[in-house]
Amino acid sequence: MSIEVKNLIKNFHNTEVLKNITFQIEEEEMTAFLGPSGSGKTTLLRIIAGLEQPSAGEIYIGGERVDHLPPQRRGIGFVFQNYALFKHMTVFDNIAFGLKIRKRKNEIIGCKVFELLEKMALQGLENRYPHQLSGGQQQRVALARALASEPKLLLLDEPFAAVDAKLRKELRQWIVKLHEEMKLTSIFVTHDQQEALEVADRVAVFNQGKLEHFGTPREIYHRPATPFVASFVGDVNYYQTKIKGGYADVGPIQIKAYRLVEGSDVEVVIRPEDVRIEPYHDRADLKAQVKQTTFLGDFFKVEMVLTGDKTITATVSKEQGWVIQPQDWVSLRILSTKLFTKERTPALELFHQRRPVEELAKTADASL
Ligand SMILES: Nc1ncnc2c1ncn2[C@@H]1O[C@H](COP(=O)(O)OP(=O)(O)OP(=O)(O)O)[C@@H](O)[C@H]1O
Repeated sequence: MSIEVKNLIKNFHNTEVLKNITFQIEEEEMTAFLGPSGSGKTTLLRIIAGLEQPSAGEIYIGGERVDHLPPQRRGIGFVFQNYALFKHMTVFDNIAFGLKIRKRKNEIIGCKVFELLEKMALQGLENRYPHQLSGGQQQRVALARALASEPKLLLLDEPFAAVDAKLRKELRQWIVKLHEEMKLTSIFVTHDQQEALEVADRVAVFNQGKLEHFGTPREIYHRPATPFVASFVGDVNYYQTKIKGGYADVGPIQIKAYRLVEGSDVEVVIRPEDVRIEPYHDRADLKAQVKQTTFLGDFFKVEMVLTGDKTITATVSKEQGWVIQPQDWVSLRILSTKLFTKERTPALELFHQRRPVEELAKTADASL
């Protein structure tokens, strides 16, 4: 079932916690709501589920307007972060709960519950109580319970928050498998960017109640709509500067900025993996001195100071990282940069929408 949210606003008392949110989720898509604590992810999920009322706006599920419908008439399965299983009920009764309320026949309930127990690898645990299960098993029972009434949509609020890293990975794989097998449309809330990029077809990035970017993991990583998105979904070198002589001026790094107004403010983002470290040579456009290297398992992080005192970080392979030492002088090549500006002139419509422009970094010889 597709989901459409149009111009949605939510106020709590006098605070606007969701600011004019509009997006569309296609059928069978898995979407992550990603953002820092307090950015409005859970509130939006609860509004879609019908557990909270919007202050304004419209919600459509499968093309039908649902914002006036109670939760039980929206065809949604919901899993909360703290499992919320009924403690006094067995696994079987927990999973059967929704079907019993809907007064399904006992043999139909039995078939459905055993089918789900098998799907979730919970066979043989049907007579246990929640306290007799591991965290991962409890979470799978919660999922089975949400899926028992065959929802059109599955909404998951930080479903992996309460389990350790290894189990978290296993549960993620479970959800992806289920999502594909059952042809569900699902949304899950997370503040873990790795999880969002790994699991979701598309990611909605929220910041202070605003939807900053809605796109595929590749889009939000490589073409982030705002500096916030760039820094939330990966590491960045971030500089605030101005346009001088047609270039964004980051000291020795001068980035050709087409069509930007002289003197206007720009934000420059350079990903550490886009900074190439090369052996030092005198005639290099860009030179830096290594301050510190940090071994991070698969790669090294190298912090450097550019001529003129600006700092820059690069990530390099293990092989290269082992030979780079603090105090070494190196040459740098920047493979890609992103510029963001808030300028509002007709010629800058593209930038007015705060879309990034990737331009090759150019180093002006004169500045060295
Ligand atoms: N019932 C409520 N009454 C008043 N304010 C609320 C209520 N629920 C949420 N808020 C506020 O709305 C904002 C968004 O909260 P929300 O829980 O949606 O954020 P979140 O992104 O899900 O955060 P987290 O990752 O910490 O769960 C926060 O400032 C929060 O304090």
